[in-house]
Amino acid sequence: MNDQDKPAARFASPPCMAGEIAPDYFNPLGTDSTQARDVARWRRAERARLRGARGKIPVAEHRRTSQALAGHLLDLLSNRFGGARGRVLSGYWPIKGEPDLRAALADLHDAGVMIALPIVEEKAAPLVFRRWAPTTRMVLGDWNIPVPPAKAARVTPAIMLAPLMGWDGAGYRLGYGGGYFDRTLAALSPRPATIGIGFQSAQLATIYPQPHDIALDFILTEAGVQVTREAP
Ligand SMILES: Nc1nc2c(c(=O)[nH]1)N(C=O)[C@@H](CNc1ccc(C(=O)N[C@@H](CCC(=O)O)C(=O)O)cc1)CN2
Ligand SMILES: Nc1ncnc2c1ncn2[C@@H]1O[C@H](COP(=O)(O)OP(=O)(O)OP(=O)(O)O)[C@@H](O)[C@H]1O
Repeated sequence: MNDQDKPAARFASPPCMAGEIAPDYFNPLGTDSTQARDVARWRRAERARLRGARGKIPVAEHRRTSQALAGHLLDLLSNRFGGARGRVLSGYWPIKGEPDLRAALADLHDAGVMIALPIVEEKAAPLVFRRWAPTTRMVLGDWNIPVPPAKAARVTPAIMLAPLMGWDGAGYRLGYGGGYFDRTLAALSPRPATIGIGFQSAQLATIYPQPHDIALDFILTEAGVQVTREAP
C-alpha cells in the first residue's frame, strides 16, 4: 500500500486550527509578518536615502536650519508649556547631520529648564536620561555619541525631543532603526510630551506605521510646527 492509499490517521483530538480561525490568536498585535518585513525593508532604503540627502546639506544652510528650528522650539515651549521652567526636557547631542539645538539647550538650562540627554545603557531596552548642563564633561557612549557621565543624576523627562530621520503628517517618526524612542515611550507612564525635530525635506507621505510606532505630539521643522496632535 503506498502512502496515498492509507486511511487517514485518526487522532483523539483534532489538529489545532486556532491560527487559521483567528489569526490574532498567536499574534495578538494582528501584524502580518510579510507586510512587516516589507515595511522594514522599505524603511532601510528610506533611511539610506534620507541620510544621503541630509549629508549633502551645505554647512551654512544646516546652521540656518538649526537656528530656525531652535527659534520654533522656544516659541512652542513658551506657547504650550509655559516656558517649561522647572521641568525636565530631554534633548539630544547631534550626530550624523541632525539639527544642532545645543545652543538652545544651553539657553533653556540658563532659563531654569532642567535639561537631560538620552543614553543607551542597555541594548534593545528603553533609553535612560541623565541631567546635562553646559558645564557637564561628556563621555563617549554607544555609537560614539557624547553622553553625560554615570555620576550625572538620572531623571525622567516631562518633555522629550526626538530627532527625526523622516516623518509623516500623522506625526510618525522614522529614526535610526533601533526602536529606542518607541521602547522608551512605551515604558514611560505618564508618557512625556513629545516633540519631533527634523528637516522639512525629510517629510514622507507615510512611514507605514506599525503596531510599535508611537506618534509624536508635535513635529517641528525649520518651517515651523508641521504636526500638532495634542489637544489645543
Ligand atoms: N543624537 C541622537 N542621540 C540619540 C539617539 C538619536 O537618534 N540621536 N537615539 C535614538 O534612538 C539613541 C541612540 N540610538 C541610536 C541607534 C542607532 C544608531 C546608529 O548609528 N546605527 C547604525 C547602525 C548600527 C548597527 O546596526 O549596529 C547606523 O544607523 O548606521 C545611532 C544611535 C540615543 N541617543
Ligand atoms: N515597544 C517596543 N517593544 C519592543 N520592541 C520594539 C518596541 N518598539 C520598537 N521595537 C523594535 O524596534 C525595531 C525598530 O523600530 P523602528 O523601525 O520604529 O525604529 P526607529 O524608531 O526608526 O529607531 P530609533 O527610535 O532607535 O531611532 C522594530 O522592528 C521593533 O522590533
